[in-house]
Amino acid sequence: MAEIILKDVTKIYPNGFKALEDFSLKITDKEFLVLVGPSGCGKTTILRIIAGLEEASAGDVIIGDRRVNDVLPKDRNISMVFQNYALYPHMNVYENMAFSLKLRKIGKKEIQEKILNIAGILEIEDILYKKPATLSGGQKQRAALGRAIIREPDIFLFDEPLSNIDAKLRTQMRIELINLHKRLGTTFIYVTHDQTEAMTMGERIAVMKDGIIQQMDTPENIYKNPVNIFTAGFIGSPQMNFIKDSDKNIIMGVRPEKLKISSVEPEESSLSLDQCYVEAVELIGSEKLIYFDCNGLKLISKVPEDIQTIKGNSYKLYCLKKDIHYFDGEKGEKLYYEKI
Ligand SMILES: Nc1ncnc2c1ncn2[C@@H]1O[C@H](COP(=O)(O)OP(=O)(O)OP(=O)(O)O)[C@@H](O)[C@H]1O
Repeated sequence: MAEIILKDVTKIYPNGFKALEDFSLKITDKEFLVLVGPSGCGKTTILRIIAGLEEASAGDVIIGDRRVNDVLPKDRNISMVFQNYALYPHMNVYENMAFSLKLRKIGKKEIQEKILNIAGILEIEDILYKKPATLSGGQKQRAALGRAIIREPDIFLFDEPLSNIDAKLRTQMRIELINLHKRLGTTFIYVTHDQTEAMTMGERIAVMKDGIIQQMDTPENIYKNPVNIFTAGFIGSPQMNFIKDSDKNIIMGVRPEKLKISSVEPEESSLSLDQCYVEAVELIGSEKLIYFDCNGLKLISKVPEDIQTIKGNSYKLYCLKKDIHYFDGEKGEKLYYEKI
């Protein structure tokens, strides 16, 4: 059982910087949770506290049914995969994978069986006898995963493990990690600042800012129902459009795919903008991004690829009332219909 609970955790670094204050988080056993947020918001600090590499200044860290604040990292049964892979450079991949098992005095034959089994899963049989320096980014990543898996931990912690590999391989590795999670049936906590990674991988996402969780929910719920302007702007690519209504002191948010182009305004529309000039058009496969300038307000519309617009021409944009998110003009919190 690898449920993880952080309860009122505060982290003050030796230089006095408070990275977390009264931070609480519950991660369900076998869950795939993604912690996402901008650089410096405290994601790595949380992973390191769970792993035992940093000590919580206050609060409880509970794994399963025991408080582990005073348990050494090696006794927490956690594997961590880092951005820089952290493979031992003087050992080949086989030796890297065997290392933790040798420490546990597991026999040579059993070690070999385990390594070959995992090498098969990760398709790294052909690089087992190579040193890390001779491997590509993707191969190093797999080797690091192999080393993490072989320990059969209750919990995997991933700290931006895909940020050093190219876009195509990253997409493939995302799928492999999702499948690995299903196959292993262990708890995964995955840190990233990349919202696409968070959206595609997490069963739940915790969106963080300045050491505080802004929203924690399924990717779909966060996308459809962001609780504040930060989450609305952080999750979704391209970003949600924001339109300020100074009279009412509100900000309206419209997802690019909900901002339509039309010559006639439909009856149910509640927001329409005239004289929006096309500044640029970007084809992204079956869809297009159209960048508009509406009297200084920059807006992006995502439309099917066959919609024709001409750069420099002006169009009318509209959005249905049901597709508008309303936020408080100052605090940025979501406003519900009744309050407007
Ligand atoms: N050892 C340290 N001493 C002092 N401050 C630190 C230390 N480690 C991290 N911090 C600070 O704590 C805050 C959170 O850092 P952390 O590395 O957890 O953020 P992060 O969200 O993982 O960022 P990134 O995505 O850039 O890795 C940052 O402001 C950082 O500068």
